[in-house]
Amino acid sequence: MILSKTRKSISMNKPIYFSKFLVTEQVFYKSKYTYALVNLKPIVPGHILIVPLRTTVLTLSDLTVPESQDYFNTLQLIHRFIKWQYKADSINVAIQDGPEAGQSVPHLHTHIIPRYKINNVGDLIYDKLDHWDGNGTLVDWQARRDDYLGVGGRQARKNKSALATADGDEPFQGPNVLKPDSQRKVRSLIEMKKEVQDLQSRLEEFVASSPDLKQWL
Ligand SMILES: Nc1ncnc2c1ncn2[C@@H]1O[C@H](COP(=O)(O)OP(=O)(O)OP(=O)(O)OC[C@H]2O[C@@H](n3cnc4c(N)ncnc43)[C@H](O)[C@@H]2O)[C@@H](O)[C@H]1O
Ligand SMILES: [Mn+2]
Repeated sequence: MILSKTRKSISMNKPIYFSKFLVTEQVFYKSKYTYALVNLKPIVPGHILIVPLRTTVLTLSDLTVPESQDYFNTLQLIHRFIKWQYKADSINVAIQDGPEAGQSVPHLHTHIIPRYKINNVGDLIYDKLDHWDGNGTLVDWQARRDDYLGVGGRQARKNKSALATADGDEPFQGPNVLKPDSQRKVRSLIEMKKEVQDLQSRLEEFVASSPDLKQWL
């Protein structure tokens, strides 16, 4: 059991905090300086957080060099894992670093949010990116981007969201449609502990399935 030391270390060691919140039972992976946390109010299933164990790390630049390396190694492992586990087409990797950047919890954390071809709705922060003219290099990248922009980009998707059924079209439905804050529900500890157990066993399988992942442990 490659990760069994992780499982033991989470339960046996000292309590884990996310700022002032005691979250030990919501942690599904822990490395030397970092942990992965299931979200209290996920935007979509698989929305998790990568957090440094040291609660005095408010912002990215507070990490020491060893902490930064461990933080990014964990990000590399869990980003791959969540994409595999939730069969995501893309992943938002987001740090809201500082109150003016939208950070509401004063403890560094990186959001990992699974994204799918159909759920580009309601992500207000992506208006700007719609006009990004990056010269995608991946073979299917441009096709997917054209597809995304084809129906009028994010704005049109927003109109077609489950919230506002613009021009009578069938709105996007399903668990993977990004919800606005008003529709995000705070989950119970029982729900989150179940997700932790599921993710821990699946992460074990994932790491066992691809030897090259061990470099991020
Ligand atoms: N005790 C606890 N245990 C576990 N999780 C806890 C927790 N207390 C708070 N959180 C969790 O901590 C995060 C704080 O994020 P934050 O400090 O960056 O500030 P928030 O505004 O709360 O973050 P979110 O609204 O979750 O935004 C996350 C990312 O998704 C983006 N986003 C938000 N709503 C979106 C939407 N409808 N569409 C697309 N993107 C969206 C945001 O721009 C950002 O990049 C939240 O996700 C909260 O649920
Ligand atoms: Mn928010």
